[in-house]
Amino acid sequence: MKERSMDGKTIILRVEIDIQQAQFGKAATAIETAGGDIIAIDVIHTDKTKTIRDLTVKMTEAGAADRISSALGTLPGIRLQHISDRTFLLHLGGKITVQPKTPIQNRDDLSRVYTPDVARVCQAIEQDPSKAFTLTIKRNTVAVVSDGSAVLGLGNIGPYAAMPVMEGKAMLFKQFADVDAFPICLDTQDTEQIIQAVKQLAPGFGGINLEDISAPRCFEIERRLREELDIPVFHDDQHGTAVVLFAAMLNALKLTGRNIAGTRFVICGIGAAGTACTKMLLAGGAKHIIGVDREGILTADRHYDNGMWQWYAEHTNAEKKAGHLAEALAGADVFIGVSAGGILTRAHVESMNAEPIVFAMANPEPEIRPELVEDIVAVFATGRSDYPNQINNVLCFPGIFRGALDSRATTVNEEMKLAAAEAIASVISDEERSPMYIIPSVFNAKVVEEVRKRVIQAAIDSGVARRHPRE
Ligand SMILES: NC(=O)C1=CN([C@@H]2O[C@H](COP(=O)(O)OP(=O)(O)OC[C@H]3O[C@@H](n4cnc5c(N)ncnc54)[C@H](O)[C@@H]3O)[C@@H](O)[C@H]2O)C=CC1
Ligand SMILES: CC(=O)C(=O)O
Ligand SMILES: [Mg+2]
Repeated sequence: MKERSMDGKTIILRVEIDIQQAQFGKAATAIETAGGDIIAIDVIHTDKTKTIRDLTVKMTEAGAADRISSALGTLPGIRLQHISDRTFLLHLGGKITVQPKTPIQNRDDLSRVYTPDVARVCQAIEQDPSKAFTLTIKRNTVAVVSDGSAVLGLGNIGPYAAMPVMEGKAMLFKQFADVDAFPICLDTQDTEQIIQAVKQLAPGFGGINLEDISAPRCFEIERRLREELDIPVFHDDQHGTAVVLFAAMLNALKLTGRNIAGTRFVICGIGAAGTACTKMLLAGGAKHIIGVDREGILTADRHYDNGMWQWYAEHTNAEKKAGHLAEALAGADVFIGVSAGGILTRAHVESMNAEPIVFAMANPEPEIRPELVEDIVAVFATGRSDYPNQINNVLCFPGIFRGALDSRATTVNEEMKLAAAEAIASVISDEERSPMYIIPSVFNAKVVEEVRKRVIQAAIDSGVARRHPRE
């Protein structure tokens, strides 16, 4: 755990040096020999006997944090008080806060924001509940709801451990789209209890982002909430992923001169993300899709207890291919991985058609590392930020919710998802498109604005908008 959180990152060492016994240079040499690069020094305290400094150290080699710690421990007069990972420091006390829009400076302000004057506003909403959108935070709020059952690639780590991801997501909502999102981690993994909890907290929210809830429960939870609530309910691991995948795929297909109907797709990992990616490709015109999970290729020749797999088998693999990943991939054009790290080999990719497209999207470890096949693939994408072509749902959810909130949409429908995918793909011009650039950066400001605009138009055209924003 320590290794995973610290290697290749920056740490801060608080070092106490006894002035009579040791010099700072000794500590610096020990750190550098152990694989650390000192990039900043802050003096925290100094007196006649000792000095305390914070050293910001970039680790240049795997395992450096442990080696630095042991090396400093052997130096007389030098004491390592503590070692902090900058990522952990950033999480101290959580990552978000709630702030009032106006200060309360006197009794008059107090009586307006709270009792007695607030009562008139309450009564106005009581008479016309739609006023909740204009007179409360509802117009701009999204609940990011998880039960901690399928967090990133970490699995079922529970609601407390899921909080940092949901807080991070709330930050992204705010920074990229000025949406006020709240992390809500529920201490239950019971489908019905989750549905009831989300329904009960919905009055304060304009939208619900379900996150990291494992399949197949996520399908039922989302279906029921979509039916029973009049605000958008969007399971981001399904639809956000599918939208961004589809955007990247549009550009990859253009680059390799393929049309979607004639392209042979293999999707590995038929869970939340894999199912939604498949549905989006089918809606976009794909005709040849084969799904593979742990038990092999999904085929209509078999019966599955998992209802979603049964649906999947009946709507894909028209040729009824059987076998495992190797059989599915022979003669395929595209591999899409939303399964687990390291399961794809170079031999698999060699068995695909010429100019294969490989999207290895499992987090944090992709199905195959790009360096193993970069000489034989036409286009490669992962879910990681340290390689080109990062397919991550952050390209979708801020803009799609911004558009849904601004148009006060009752739902996010297929038309809005397709509009979002086309918007993301369109940010890359014909001249810019290349194997290293099929999907824009999350920091490209055009993404949210373009997605918002097209999503609003799609909401209006498909009749789910309750408001037509002016601009
Ligand atoms: N890059 C991105 O934007 C996103 C990436 N992901 C990643 O995709 C992966 C799946 O996420 P979810 O669909 O939410 O999880 P999930 O748990 O709903 O589905 C994963 C599926 O993969 C299957 N699987 C696992 N190991 C396999 C193997 N060796 N061979 C074949 N199938 C295998 C599982 O049986 C399961 O059906 C995770 O690593 C997640 O981090 C998920 C959402 C977005
Ligand atoms: C990116 C994301 O939502 C996931 O890996 O679960
Ligand atoms: Mg997720």
